[in-house]
Amino acid sequence: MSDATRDGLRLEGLVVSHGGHRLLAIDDHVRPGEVLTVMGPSGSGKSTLLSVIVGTVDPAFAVRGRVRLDGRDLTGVPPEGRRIGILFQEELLFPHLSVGGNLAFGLPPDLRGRAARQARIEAALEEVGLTGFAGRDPATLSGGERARVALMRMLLSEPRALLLDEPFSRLDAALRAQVRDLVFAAARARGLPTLLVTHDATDAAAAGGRVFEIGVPVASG
Ligand SMILES: Nc1ncnc2c1ncn2[C@@H]1O[C@H](COP(=O)(O)OP(=O)(O)OP(=O)(O)O)[C@@H](O)[C@H]1O
Repeated sequence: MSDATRDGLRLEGLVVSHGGHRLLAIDDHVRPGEVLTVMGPSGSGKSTLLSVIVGTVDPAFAVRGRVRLDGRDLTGVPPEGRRIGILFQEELLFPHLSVGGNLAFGLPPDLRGRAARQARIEAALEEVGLTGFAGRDPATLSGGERARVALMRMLLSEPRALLLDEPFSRLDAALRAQVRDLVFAAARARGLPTLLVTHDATDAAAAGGRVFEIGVPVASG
């Protein structure tokens, strides 16, 4: 994709309400390669914000405004057509598939040919230091290795934005820093606008970008 089409993620006058109460409001432009950290107390609407962006918000919420990704208005676009990658706290590799099988799941469906698909998988494994792991059973991987496979499976689908929902919180401190650096480096290398939801000040500091604080819910006027 040419740089001209890289505009990043725009949250244009987004207001999310429930039962007449405003849960959150945000107007922001996350630029390609930028990480915006979203923080706020439990129940303030962090996960809801991500679900609005990805298109899975519960219809019980009223949403005003729009989400635009690389210039494209996502209103009415189904989640699978939005080209947004998500990493959750649980990395959820498919247990019945090998590491390579899990990665194959992330490949774009229009990438044809066994050799080309295999090469893409090998390159992904190499990028995160897991060369030779394609045949491994996910159950035999360490937590950090699983996290790296989950990252690459998501990136193989060639998303244009990245949403991180507390993805590091189950890892111990040393591993957490390692996986976190890898995720941010991958996002920056691909020029992906990234939203990081976290409760952790160290994660926010490592992201090194702006922090958006979602406040406590207030009644809408
Ligand atoms: N489907 C739903 N219907 C009604 N209310 C909901 C629904 N989903 C979430 N909520 C409410 O919306 C508010 C925001 O929830 P959300 O999960 O976005 O918060 P959060 O900031 O991600 O919290 P946490 O940090 O605890 O994960 C909460 O009060 C929650 O109870």
